[in-house]
Amino acid sequence: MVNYSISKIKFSDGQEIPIFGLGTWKSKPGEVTQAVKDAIDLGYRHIDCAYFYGNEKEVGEAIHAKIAEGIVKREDLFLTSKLWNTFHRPDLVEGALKETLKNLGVDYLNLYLIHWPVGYKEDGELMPYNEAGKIQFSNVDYVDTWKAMELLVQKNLTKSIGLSNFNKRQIERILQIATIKPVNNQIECHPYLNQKRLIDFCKSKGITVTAYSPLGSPDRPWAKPEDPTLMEDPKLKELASRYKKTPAQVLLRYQIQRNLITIPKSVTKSRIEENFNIFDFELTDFDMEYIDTFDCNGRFCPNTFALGHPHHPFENDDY
Ligand SMILES: NC(=O)C1=CN([C@@H]2O[C@H](COP(=O)(O)OP(=O)(O)OC[C@H]3O[C@@H](n4cnc5c(N)ncnc54)[C@H](OP(=O)(O)O)[C@@H]3O)[C@@H](O)[C@H]2O)C=CC1
Ligand SMILES: CC(C)=CCC/C(C)=C/CC/C(C)=C/C=O
Repeated sequence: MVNYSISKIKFSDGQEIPIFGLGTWKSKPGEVTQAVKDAIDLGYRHIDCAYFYGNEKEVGEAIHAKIAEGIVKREDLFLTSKLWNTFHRPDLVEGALKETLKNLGVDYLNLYLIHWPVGYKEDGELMPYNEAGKIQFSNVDYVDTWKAMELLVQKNLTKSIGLSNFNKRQIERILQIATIKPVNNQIECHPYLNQKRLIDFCKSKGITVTAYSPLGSPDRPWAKPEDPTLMEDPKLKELASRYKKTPAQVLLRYQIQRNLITIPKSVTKSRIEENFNIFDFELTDFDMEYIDTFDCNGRFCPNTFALGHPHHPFENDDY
């Protein structure tokens, strides 16, 4: 059996990323410091952050506590963050990253992503609604944002740069102008949205993929009671009981066996441990193919806030 526990995936620029990390979206500032400390104690070395999550300072506190205790060194950790939609204008990009570095209390990131291809009006509000309750868009093209991202690598503020929520056509546009190619595309990915075509495309271009919301994001703010709950899927539960594992563990193992990086979020110590405990079993090829059949275009994070944006990644029939 392949041992994935210490697995890393190599980017096209040579940097390596641990295949498994901790998500931090929706982790409250009052909870995230302990969660990151617990995760580092348990062996996590990759933390997925974003300016938009509003908790980078508290993530940084945990990192510094563990460095001060001698549990890890900065170079043992892989830190990702993301450029929010209101900072796409090229002259705002470096300042946005520096604000993230200040919050995290580090002097470089391992990976900085454009969070979404959609730019929003740069007026200070992260969600700049107008009086009619609609988000105000900016007309910045993400290819211009990318050129500003490249400068961050040259200035050693981040080791690698990449994308998040970009579709095939949008990635192709980036590749046409890139001097530094994106090393990663972070996208929603789980059995209800297995993203096979987009993953195959990214792989063909040497772009690694990170699977976000791998457990189906049950704590997403827009969840409705009638929405399906991935971890409660009867077929998944039956499969998990056969392996004597939990549905969450099967969902995470599924991604690791596809050689995808994955970043489940939890602020609960027992779950942070449970989610990491997936390196002692292997799903058969037959079961991997069975899980593939769950695909139903079931997107939990459609970003309806940005509907109508000319660069919305999910609004046309591209993938
Ligand atoms: N680039 C992007 O646009 C996006 C990136 N992401 C990234 O991906 C990460 C993960 O995705 P996210 O949407 O948060 O959702 P996940 O699919 O990771 O689900 C998180 C939820 O599952 C619960 N949970 C975690 N482990 C278990 C378990 N073993 N058993 C039962 N419940 C469990 C958590 O509860 P609790 O915390 O209470 O334990 C939380 O409610 C984000 O946190 C973020 O870092 C996510 C969305 C968009
Ligand atoms: C409705 C509320 C309370 C928040 C909206 C959050 C939002 C705009 C999410 C969309 C982007 C997203 C899924 C980011 C995760 O990284």
